[in-house]
Amino acid sequence: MTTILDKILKEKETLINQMIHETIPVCKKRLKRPSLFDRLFQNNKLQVIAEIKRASPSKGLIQGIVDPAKQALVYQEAGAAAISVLTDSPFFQGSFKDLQAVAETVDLPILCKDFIIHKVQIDFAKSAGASVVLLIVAALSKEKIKELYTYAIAKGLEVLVEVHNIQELEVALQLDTKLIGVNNRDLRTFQVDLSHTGELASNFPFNEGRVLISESGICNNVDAIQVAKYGASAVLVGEALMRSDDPYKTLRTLQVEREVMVQ
Ligand SMILES: O=C(O)c1ccccc1NCC(=O)[C@H](O)[C@H](O)COP(=O)(O)O
Repeated sequence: MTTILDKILKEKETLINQMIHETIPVCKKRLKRPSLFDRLFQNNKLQVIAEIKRASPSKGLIQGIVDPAKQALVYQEAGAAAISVLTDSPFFQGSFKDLQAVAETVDLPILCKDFIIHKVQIDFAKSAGASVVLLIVAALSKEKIKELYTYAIAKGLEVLVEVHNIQELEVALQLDTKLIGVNNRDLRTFQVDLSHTGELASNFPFNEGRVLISESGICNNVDAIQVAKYGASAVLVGEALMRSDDPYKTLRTLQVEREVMVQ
């Protein structure tokens, strides 16, 4: 069965061939952004990585007319730990222009949320102003993830490694990455189940100085409390913030107390 991830990755290969010949976007605001890991590690409040998400394969159009820079400023004022910007265009209607606009406006760590399979995407992310890139275990061979991880770190970026099951967690743990994201969304069925975070948290080496980020399907304070109890340091939230009439207030309700796990 062809999954949405297969479709996205196939499309990426075509796009990468175009990117190699494109002018690279350059963020005009050059600053040393704070480390995302430092913002999350041993924090006794659940942190929020707030996402700019215009559309998605599972939900279609979410917020077509958003001004990414303005939205990011609201997130920053509400105390977001970082901003995530979807840069995939065919499936999420995002772009590196969105990332650049956000990077030129806020001082927070910025995550380039994309399906990275080639070094050129890391070059684009860094140049447009990202300080963190995402690598998805399900999208990459073990050799490729190691190669891209090493490349991103050498460029001074932090890397968030995304997993969905125990096997993928084992692959992530073989890298010395300090940021591991558990995606609660099954990319084959689009089913969201927060208990994925719980399951992987019970196999997570909290004593190794790594942090667990719960991604997708976090809608409200009740969800935030649930994943904080599992040991998540942060949540990555897109749709709930993009659909909210008051993203400042919605974000604040997610910053719940958490018990610091042995880290
Ligand atoms: O959101 C989707 O439909 C989706 C489908 C296929 C691959 C990735 C997808 N989402 C990317 C993300 O990881 C989310 O944007 C992010 O975790 C925030 O999720 P949410 O809060 O549920 O919008």
